Amino acid sequence: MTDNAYRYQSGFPKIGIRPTIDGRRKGVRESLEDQTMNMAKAVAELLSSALRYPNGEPVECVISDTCIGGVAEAAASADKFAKAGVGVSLTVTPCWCYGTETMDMDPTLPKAVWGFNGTERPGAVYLAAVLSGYAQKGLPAFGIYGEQVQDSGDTTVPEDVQEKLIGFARAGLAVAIMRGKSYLSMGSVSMGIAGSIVNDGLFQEYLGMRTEYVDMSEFVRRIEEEIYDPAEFEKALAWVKENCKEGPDNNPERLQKSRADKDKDWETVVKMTQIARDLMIGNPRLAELGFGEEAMGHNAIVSGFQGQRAWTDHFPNGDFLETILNSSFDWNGIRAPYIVATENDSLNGIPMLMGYLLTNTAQIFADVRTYWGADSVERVTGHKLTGAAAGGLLHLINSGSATMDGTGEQSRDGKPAMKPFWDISAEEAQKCLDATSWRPASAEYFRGGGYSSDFLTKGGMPMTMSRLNYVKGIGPTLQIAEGYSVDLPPEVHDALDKRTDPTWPTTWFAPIVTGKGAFRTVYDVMDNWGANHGSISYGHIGADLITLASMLRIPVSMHNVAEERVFRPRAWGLFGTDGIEGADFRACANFGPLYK
Ligand SMILES: C[C@H](O)[C@@H](O)[C@@H](O)C(=O)CO
Ligand SMILES: [Mn+2]
Repeated sequence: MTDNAYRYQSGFPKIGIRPTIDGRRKGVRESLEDQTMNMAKAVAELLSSALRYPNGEPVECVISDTCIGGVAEAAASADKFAKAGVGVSLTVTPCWCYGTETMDMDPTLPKAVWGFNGTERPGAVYLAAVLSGYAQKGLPAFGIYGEQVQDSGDTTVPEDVQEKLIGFARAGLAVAIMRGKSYLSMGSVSMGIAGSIVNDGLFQEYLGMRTEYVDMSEFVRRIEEEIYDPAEFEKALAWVKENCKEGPDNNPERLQKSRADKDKDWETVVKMTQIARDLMIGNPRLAELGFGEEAMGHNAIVSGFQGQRAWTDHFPNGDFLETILNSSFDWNGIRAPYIVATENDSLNGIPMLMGYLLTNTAQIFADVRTYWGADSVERVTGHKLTGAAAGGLLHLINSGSATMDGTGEQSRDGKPAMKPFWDISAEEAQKCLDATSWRPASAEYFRGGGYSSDFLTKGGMPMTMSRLNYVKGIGPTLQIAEGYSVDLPPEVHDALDKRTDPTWPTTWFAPIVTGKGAFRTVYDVMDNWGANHGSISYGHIGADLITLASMLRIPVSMHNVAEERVFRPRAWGLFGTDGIEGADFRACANFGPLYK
């Protein structure tokens, strides 16, 4: 079984579509049955063709057996959905229905209602009525209402409605997919980084997830007792020799390891990769080898590896395991990335997971290391920044978890891109590997050695950087910066890169500035960033992150997403409209975490 098939054998949550209808018989209901059910069918078709699960299969929709005209049918639909494994609830209607009698009362299902904008029957009146009911009952729901009036016979889903339906469903599925899974903490707190104090309450109450913890001594046990698939190890090592070229050793000679020790490190880091993956998701091969318990894994959809310093002071660092697992390919071929946070920074692991579930693509983990203003760049290199970089750049760089997909060696329409694994060709995966070299780890930081992935992200990619912070008294807050990766002339990159650790992967990131607040300038973005790390996704996914955060009741403290792209539950508007960020904080505090 491929690891994709194994990983996803328990299946995915479905989208439940609820056609609600005016319950009055002898004329009204009968006249609406077809139109209502057809809306549900059109939405199911739209979502199944637009959205895919992490394994690449189209998203599945379940439609209630009958239109829902009252409470008995609402209950029958809820029953059907529970049995079918529905994780997202979407109500559609062209007409007036009885609000509280037809609504979906499950507090944990993300909800939306599409009220048809027509004139023959009042779909929008129901929409408004039922959304007020949802607010009154503390069940936030998204409202979808087309801008243009449609005729009753019109079975098309207008583009603006499509966009909202897809945006809602995409974020709703992310909520439903992460629910019940684990964050696996491999090790504990890394170098006093607060984000690696893995907070069980945060995962449990906001994400519906479990936290699992294993000591890093488990790696030693599995290496020494050979608790990994030895056949896979041989295959992996041969592939690594072929595809992972070792880069120059940047260490002073006295700290360089011997060739024999370096070769031994390669073996260890490959085993660590197998072990980390097996710890996350299990591996049926281990049961065949007599390790039934280890074969089960921790049901982890995201993990973190402490590494520094307890492990790295003595053993090879986790950079190889993190980069390989975060990439969309390895010795087993092209496959979905696993999500692993460096330094066990779970507060960066969460936005990595969010970005992954919203896009099905790999995520870059990086330190938000240096703000390089145009003046500083010019002073140090003589080069004048222009274009997207004119306002300055953020140097994103960290040993560890940067996915090789972040090289930008995949493409869409001839432009650099990061893609879901099913769209990546063997040639593109190879180009990512070829653009990456593996540098012997900086020995002053990593006494135990290992290899750090070194690459430079291609410029011109739309990217979104995000980060979860945790504030005592409030809880989690999210920050989001959309921008672009930037190409610098090679000698300029070299000069700047050499001032820091040149054995690590670099992404030059130019956030889009708005002239206001935290986005007044690039400097202000850096100055307002909540911690040392960011998670970087391909594409401008800020709006999707905002929608997802609102479903989880995580307020967004800073973002540069245009107002018209922001889509949150209708009730958010009831918390004031002056300063949308303030209303978001009030709404999230009022409704509280999704699973409390
Ligand atoms: C090697 C150093 O300890 C780095 O790992 C450190 O700068 C960080 O990445 C901190 O997040
Ligand atoms: Mn770091």
